[in-house]
Amino acid sequence: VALQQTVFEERHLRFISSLGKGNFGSVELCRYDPLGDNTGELVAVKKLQPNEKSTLEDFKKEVKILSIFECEYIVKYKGICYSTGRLSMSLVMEYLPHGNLIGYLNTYQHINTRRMLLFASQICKGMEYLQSLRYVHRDLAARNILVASESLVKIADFGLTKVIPFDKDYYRVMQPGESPIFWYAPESINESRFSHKSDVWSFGVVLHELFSYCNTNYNPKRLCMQEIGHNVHNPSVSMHLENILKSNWRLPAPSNSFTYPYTNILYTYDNFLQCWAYNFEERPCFSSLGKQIETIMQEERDNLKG
Ligand SMILES: C[C@H](Nc1nc(-c2c[nH]c3ncc(Cl)cc23)ncc1F)C(=O)NCC(F)(F)F
Repeated sequence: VALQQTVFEERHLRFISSLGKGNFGSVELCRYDPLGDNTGELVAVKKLQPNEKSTLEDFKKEVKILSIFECEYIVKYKGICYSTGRLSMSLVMEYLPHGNLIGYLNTYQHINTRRMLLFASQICKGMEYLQSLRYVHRDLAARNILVASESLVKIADFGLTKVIPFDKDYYRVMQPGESPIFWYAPESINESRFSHKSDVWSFGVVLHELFSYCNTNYNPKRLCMQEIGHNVHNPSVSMHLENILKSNWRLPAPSNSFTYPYTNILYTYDNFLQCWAYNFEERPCFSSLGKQIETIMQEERDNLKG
């Protein structure tokens, strides 16, 4: 399908700074300034770095996926930029000045449970939207959540996103690259099997990051490695991780989390735990998770008034 592509001319894209490295490339802050008077808009430009893992074909798929999404909880696609000469292209997206959730929560440590629950419900709604189009994100993590404002977050980085075939309810990848296994469900670690239910597991890990203020001392990788023992080295880390998950170890309840007088954090911790059922069939779906979060939010509001 020939999508209506908004094309940005490379000569008007002014580099300002590098924002970070993603799955398939780096993202830069640029100003698209065709008038040349600095009145142009700021945009985030994802440049493909073709290497053995990421190809132009994969990048074109990422562009196509993002270009069809229309959801307030997903980072907005703006268009593409063909680089003259080099056989490459860039993906132009809206620029969110507050950055990703990790940076935001490390800066504003005072955000209360109500706001965390609001962010959680927005990520959940974004994932419900993704699921309605049969896409699995495969890299849901706080580092891939952008903060649009103090009351709006958006899902980003669709470099690993796949569409579930019509005749199955999962996607199996062949070459698991350097995968974020500490956010992976057991069946993803074991059989490279990805589904909406494996995204639900990762959502549980995002809840844990959120309620831990993305504190690097309590990040999923560090907590898992503590449990596994630091003296273990690749590639058996995934084997050890699979073993502790099978013996029912899970990320511990966020200890330093802000225990708001009304919301018992452990109560929301139960939400995390449901997402981490070993058997993917026992995990809740995003729509029921969304309803549970809304219920806790409503109780918050009632309690606050009470
Ligand atoms: C590789 C890029 N890394 C980073 N991006 C930004 C960023 C700020 N503001 C932004 N506005 C639009 C976009 Cl697409 C990114 C940023 N900040 C820190 C980063 F390390 C990225 O895409 N990360 C995934 C996600 F977008 F979810 F954070």
